[in-house]
Amino acid sequence: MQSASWPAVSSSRLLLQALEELAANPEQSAAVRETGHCVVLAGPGSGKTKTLTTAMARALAEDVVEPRGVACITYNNECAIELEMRLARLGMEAGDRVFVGTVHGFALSQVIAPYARCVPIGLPADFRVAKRAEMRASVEAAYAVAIAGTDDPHRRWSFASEKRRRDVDRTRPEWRGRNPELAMFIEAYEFKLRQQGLIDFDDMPLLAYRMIKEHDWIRDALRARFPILFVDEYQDLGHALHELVLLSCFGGGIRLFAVGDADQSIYGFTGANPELLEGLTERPDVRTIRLRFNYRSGRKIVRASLGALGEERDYRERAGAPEGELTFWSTTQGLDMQARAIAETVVPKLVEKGIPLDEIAVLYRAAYLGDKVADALKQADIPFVRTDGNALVRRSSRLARFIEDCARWVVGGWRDADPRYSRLIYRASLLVFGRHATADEERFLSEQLIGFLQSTIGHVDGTHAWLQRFDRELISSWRSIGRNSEQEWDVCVEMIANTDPASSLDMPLGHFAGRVGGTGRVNLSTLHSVKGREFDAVVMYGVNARDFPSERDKRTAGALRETRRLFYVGVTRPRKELGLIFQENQQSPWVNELYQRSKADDSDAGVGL
Ligand SMILES: Nc1ncnc2c1ncn2[C@@H]1O[C@H](COP(=O)(O)OP(=O)(O)OP(=O)(O)O)[C@@H](O)[C@H]1O
Repeated sequence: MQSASWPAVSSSRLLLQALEELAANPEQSAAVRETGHCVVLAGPGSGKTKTLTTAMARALAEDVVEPRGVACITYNNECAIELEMRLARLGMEAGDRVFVGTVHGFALSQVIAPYARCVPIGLPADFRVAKRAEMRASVEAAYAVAIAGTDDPHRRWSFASEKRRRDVDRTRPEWRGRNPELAMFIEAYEFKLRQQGLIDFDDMPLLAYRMIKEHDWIRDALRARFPILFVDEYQDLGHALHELVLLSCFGGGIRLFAVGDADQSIYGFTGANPELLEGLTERPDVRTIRLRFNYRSGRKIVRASLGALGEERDYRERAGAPEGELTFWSTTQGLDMQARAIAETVVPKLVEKGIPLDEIAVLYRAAYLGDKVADALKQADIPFVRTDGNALVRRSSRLARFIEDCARWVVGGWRDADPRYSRLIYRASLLVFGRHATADEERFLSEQLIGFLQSTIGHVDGTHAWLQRFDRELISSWRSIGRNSEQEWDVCVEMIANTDPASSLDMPLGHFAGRVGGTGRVNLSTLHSVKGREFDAVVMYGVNARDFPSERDKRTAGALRETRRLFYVGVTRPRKELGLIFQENQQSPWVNELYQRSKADDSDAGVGL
């Protein structure tokens, strides 16, 4: 839940280049130049994020006069970090004019932290975010007061949480009209938290909403700072963000630029609702632009993806797109054998075709499946990086990614400036001091960092020992001097535990850093975490009938639709090669549909099945 800020500079050369790249596409160009509210709706790979980042750079250069800036909200920290990297490629360097972060980060850092002490919102000046145990205790105490029943308070709280996320505006009749008992439960819970000077995660957008709604001057202050609000992945952002948008943009004069795809809405369990995005397009004051071309995937993959979704859409591959390859792999047994087949056959075949390891992704539904693939790849001595709950490097942690990049520098990056030392020191300063470091502080930090990095060039004792040194020589000092309250220094301790040689988890530093003879590492990711990313080749692991969809998915029509969209998100990630692996004669019915659709107007539909 951090954020980053950039100054005014968007290099005009990079911006011109980006505008030129979009010039052949009239819809993208129109969106980038739009100066009113704009919603871009489009399918996978159609350049929504590219359009959004270019629109941000153009707006900063042409529409927004310094010191004003723009804010960009996206689904989670991982998406925010990806967006920051894309913006950096457009020449947007750090400073105070651009916010990129989650809706929670925006609410906390741009509304609650600066203004909470000026309005009667019930927060003490030194409020903090509740820990899990404090939240659980508050749920139990609130249950005793508000409900005093005999069922499990936490089970009941899951219904209350849903209401809390959905009924954002509590002045509306449905707050008490619909399930009043839950409303009392929620209020009692929040009261318990406030008594201890605490807020929780869901409080953040709710409190920000209330503050903006009740105090016009806060809305004016926000507009003064950020006259334009950009939102990526709108379909997954839920009711709180939607209400904030209605209030600040349509009611408060901030210009909105939102992009999204209802077909890729996969976070219903957190309160997301694709209809909110559709609703925006019906407003007369919003210009809706639909993009039609898929720039990412080969023709065969684009067609197959429509079979995966199970609905027709007016999306096409771009003119001159490569064919793309579709391969079906079946094994005689279940998931373990499928994992071995990936390591022993599928990945080596992709590498034979010239696809580098870091351009291959293996996708699955849950982290325990990632364990199976990870074990099989280890056996085959194929390096990999995970993006799931069991990942060694948490993709949502800036500190974890910084440590990984330091390792990259140490194992060879120092030679070819990949990554550049200036970026590393800049990021270290942000991590330790937040946005404002003195010249002395920067000098001290730089001497410390370069001293450590240089002394570990040529390190041969494995990642575990290197991380221990990192913790001892850098983190322990940063813990004591750090001013950035959002920092999770324990991430390094976690990584040390996750590379414990006693459990055979250690690896050469080059594997950890993704520099193995220039080939990098295979990406292992859950389908949820892969949103927004793309690779040359994607292997969908375990697409068996019992999992796609599972019995649980079949319980409600909504859950079934969402799982199908999840399948679609996976299928739409590859540029050139899509492989699906399943147990013989037990493939998901969606694999059959995908196959049929890909065959519909082509005799050469794919290999196998
Ligand atoms: N006009 C264009 N010309 C060439 N390439 C483009 C163009 N627009 C987008 N691309 C490329 O297409 C790919 C997909 O773009 P992007 O990631 O922005 O799509 P998206 O709509 O956000 O995808 P998704 O919703 O699947 O995450 C990227 O590699 C991007 O550089």
